[in-house]
Amino acid sequence: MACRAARPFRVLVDMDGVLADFEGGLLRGFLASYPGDPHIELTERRGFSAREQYRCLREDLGDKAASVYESPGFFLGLDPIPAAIEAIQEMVQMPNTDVFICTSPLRRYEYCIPEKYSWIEKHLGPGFVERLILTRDKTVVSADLLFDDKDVVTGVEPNPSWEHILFSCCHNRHLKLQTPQRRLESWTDDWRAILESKRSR
Ligand SMILES: Nc1ccn([C@H]2C[C@H](O)[C@@H](COP(=O)(O)O)O2)c(=O)n1
Ligand SMILES: [Mg+2]
Repeated sequence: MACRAARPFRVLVDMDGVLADFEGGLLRGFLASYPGDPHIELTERRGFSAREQYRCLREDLGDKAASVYESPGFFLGLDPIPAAIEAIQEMVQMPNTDVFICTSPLRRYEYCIPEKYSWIEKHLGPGFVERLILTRDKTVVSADLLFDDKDVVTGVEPNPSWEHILFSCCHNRHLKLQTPQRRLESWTDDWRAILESKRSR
């Protein structure tokens, strides 16, 4: 019987909150569009859904927050998360390592989807566009690691193949992780050690 060669180590990197500063862009856009309304400072953000937290602050603010990130130009205009571009450019050069950007589009995808492609081309170059996976369910994508700022990543697959590394973001910083879950504080934190520890398991 023929042996199957081991596939390269595979890493999924989320986009919003991990490569692109969704939360910073939302606050900036909200302040510009609704200057007279109350807003949520990044230090006060709790929970993945900004829309929900704004809605709890005042009923009409949830839709106002959503109107910011559903607007044309929002996703393309997001700043890169500090050191993210350098980290993923280095990761993709690592031997025996396949890197993909795995991101969930908004349900209102009209601007979000093309702008995610354009953002990658703008910040990482046209070759990186080949690495983009758009899915509302990351559990069905097979990989060894997933770097993602969402505290709980669920979907139809109850046992995803990847280990979820929680990437720190304003909305999840206060969360205490259950062992053995791991966290990456930032792209200046030791992401290489996480890859190597997983690779050698
Ligand atoms: N704090 C956040 C971050 C992202 N979203 C939205 C925007 C994107 O369409 C989608 C991205 O999800 P991800 O792939 O980063 O899990 O979710 C949000 O509503 N609140
Ligand atoms: Mg995210």
